[in-house]
Amino acid sequence: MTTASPLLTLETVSRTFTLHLRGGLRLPVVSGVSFSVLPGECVVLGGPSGAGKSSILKMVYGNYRCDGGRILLRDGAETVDVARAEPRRILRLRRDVMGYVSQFLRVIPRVPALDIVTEAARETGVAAEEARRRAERLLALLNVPERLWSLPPATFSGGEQQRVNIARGLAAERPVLLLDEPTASLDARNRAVVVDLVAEKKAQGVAVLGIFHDEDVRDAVADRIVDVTRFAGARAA
Ligand SMILES: Nc1ncnc2c1ncn2[C@@H]1O[C@H](COP(=O)(O)OP(=O)(O)OP(=O)(O)O)[C@@H](O)[C@H]1O
Repeated sequence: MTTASPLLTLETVSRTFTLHLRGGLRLPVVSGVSFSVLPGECVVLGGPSGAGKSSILKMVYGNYRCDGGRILLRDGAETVDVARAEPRRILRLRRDVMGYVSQFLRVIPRVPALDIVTEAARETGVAAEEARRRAERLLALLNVPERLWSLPPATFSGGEQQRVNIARGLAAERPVLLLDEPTASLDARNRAVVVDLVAEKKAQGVAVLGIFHDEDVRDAVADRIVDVTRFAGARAA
């Protein structure tokens, strides 16, 4: 079931980078960023390279500090402002509320691919057997050959690693999902799988906020595109 109240709301969020190695040069990237994402909705950040799409996603995930504004994330009955939350609170939000899938796989060395994905599902409280079943399903859907499942992904091809990464990101059950170009180097067949998996998440009521450079993927998953150039920092500074 979906409800009308957003899971994620950005209110007049701004960020300026200060380049200390360039004599403190200030680079206003975004300002006045305001939008929200409903349960079951996929909002895609649009705009040219350098517009600030990744920076917005990183602020939502708590990787980048906000200079101003609020990032309101619903955690059950509570609403938390990520922009002001303590680091420990942000870690809890990452465990329970928001998942993040980038285009790169960063994992502990020597852990087999299947365990990486199973463990991701376990993190959100899925029972061991179900987590394993889910991991196997995702790896199979994403065309990761079964002979690789028991191996650590360090030696996998770039595309294989990326698909393990997507399986890991989607195995968990969190109400908010942030996708930072997860399909960047996938072939058409696997891009289509990701489109289906995002649709599955939406049907489960997950609020998805993503960046997709591939226009076909973007058009297939987006309910709404938020053009980030509207929030260009330089204009508003
Ligand atoms: N940590 C940082 N320090 C300094 N400048 C940064 C930092 N992160 C991003 N920027 C700058 O902010 C601007 C926006 O970058 P961002 O990666 O958010 O853009 P983007 O829209 O996601 O671009 P792309 O589509 O190319 O990934 C760029 O000019 C970039 O150089």
